[in-house]
Amino acid sequence: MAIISGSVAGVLALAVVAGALISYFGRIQVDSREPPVVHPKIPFIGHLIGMIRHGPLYFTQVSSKVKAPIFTLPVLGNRTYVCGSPALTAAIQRASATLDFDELIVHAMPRFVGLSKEAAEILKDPTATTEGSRRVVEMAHSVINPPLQPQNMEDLTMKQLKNFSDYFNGIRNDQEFKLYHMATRAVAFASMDTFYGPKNPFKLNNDLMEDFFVWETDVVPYMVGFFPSIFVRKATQALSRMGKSFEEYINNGHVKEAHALIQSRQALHEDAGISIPDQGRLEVGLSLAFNVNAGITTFWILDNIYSRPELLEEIRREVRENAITAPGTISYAKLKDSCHLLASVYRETMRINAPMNTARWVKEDIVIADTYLLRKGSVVQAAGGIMHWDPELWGEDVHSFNPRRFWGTQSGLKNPPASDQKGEGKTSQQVHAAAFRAFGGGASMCPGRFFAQMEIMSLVAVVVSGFDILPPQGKEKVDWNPARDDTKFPFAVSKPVRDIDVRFRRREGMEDLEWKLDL
Ligand code: HEM
Repeated sequence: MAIISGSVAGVLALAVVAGALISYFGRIQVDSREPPVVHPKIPFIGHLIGMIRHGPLYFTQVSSKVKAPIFTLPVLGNRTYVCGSPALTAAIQRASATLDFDELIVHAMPRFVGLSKEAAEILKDPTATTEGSRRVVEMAHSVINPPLQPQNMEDLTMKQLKNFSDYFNGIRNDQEFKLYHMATRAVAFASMDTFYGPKNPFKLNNDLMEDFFVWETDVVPYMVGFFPSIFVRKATQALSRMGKSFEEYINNGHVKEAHALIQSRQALHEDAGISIPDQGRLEVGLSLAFNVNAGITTFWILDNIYSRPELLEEIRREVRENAITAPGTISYAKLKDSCHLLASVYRETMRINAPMNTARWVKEDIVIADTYLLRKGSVVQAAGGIMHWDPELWGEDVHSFNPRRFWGTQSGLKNPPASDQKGEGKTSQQVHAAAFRAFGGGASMCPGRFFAQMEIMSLVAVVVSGFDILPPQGKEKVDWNPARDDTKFPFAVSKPVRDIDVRFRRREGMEDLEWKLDL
């Protein structure tokens, strides 16, 4: 159930706190042991305006002025702590009993999908703290996480890969697409089928897919909750239509054809006394985890590879020599274990495009790293935008795409080898493991990360192996490399400012090949 990325949860948490503290107009009292305070030029709301105007870049801008590993932003009468240091981030992650993700979710989820007051109370479950029972959000981890572990996800993997294979075998020669639209919809339709079964609401009514992306695009202003039915009307209506369709899906018993994970989750919500309309909205929330980030990442990787013809040739060769086990058959196990360049491109693309902030609720006063006091009732964020783009951590080429930065390493290299070398004999250093934030970290690190890697590497492998990507008819070239949209707080992976018009052509000699993505 808990599917709110840290960036959004962080912004939202501020709005939640604002609701309670809006009447408080004084300057916050800060203890000298708290991280250094950065007072905004406009008291009370200055930082909020900065975040809305500059998106994820705001923390980076403030950080470059403060030059402290963690700092305090007073916002709306409360404080948010922003951490740009991997070592402190690791300390924050270790303190997960006090610096809690679930508490944030309990506050954020009702605004995220527009739950009723009753459902919000059930999620809060005030008796849990006094009687020691487990809250629905905690129990949801036991339902969602185990099937997504690599050793358990064979059935989900096979289903998703079959859906992808069918999709690519169905592409007509010279079919034209908008690449971002294509990648995101291909992942979303496949995922809905894999998790929710053949009678999922999006299959029964294709228009809901566009509703989904309308809501997802405006989910942050929707969550802030300032008259959403007026100011974020389209997203509010789209969410309402999706919630109703999931409600019908549950009422019609289609959940019986869903994956066991969805069935157990529905039983959990039922047992907790959550009404069916609220259950429907909670499923919209979970769909966001399945549907969005893998597609956006696939888009960025294709853009990075196809805009560099030499890299495209290298990756084609790597996949051909290591992962094609029969004509048209690509093995994910082999992609993962033997295609080091593709794996490196995957992580480097996320370093640049997934500057996630992961937020935690401070349940009690706590001192981290024996130095910094964090006060109860605040939010602390590990700022991906600071860490992913910090030259001190990654080296001077931090803002350029280096396909070999993650060659043979999950954490990445400072001063990686130049693009035509494989890294032997270089003086590169390993980057701190906590600096890579795309999937968050610690106890609530994204449980879907193994599934996401499987999806993305397989999708990219079938496209590079099977297709040339050409300009649309009448155009001379493909307009690669759109800028990243840094104006909005992303859910995780940033979007491009524009789509790319392309034409897919089956590669010579492979015109009639049937593709099979395999385990
Ligand atoms: C490129 C793709 C993806 C990215 C970048 C991504 C990123 C994230 C991040 C940053 C978080 C928050 C972690 C934290 O605060 O420490 C998260 C949470 C979550 N993600 Fe993903 N994710 C991706 C794909 C997926 C997929 C495919 C699934 C499911 C199949 C999934 C399921 C979840 C769930 C259930 C949570 C909530 C965890 C909790 O409540 O503790 N994610 N994801």
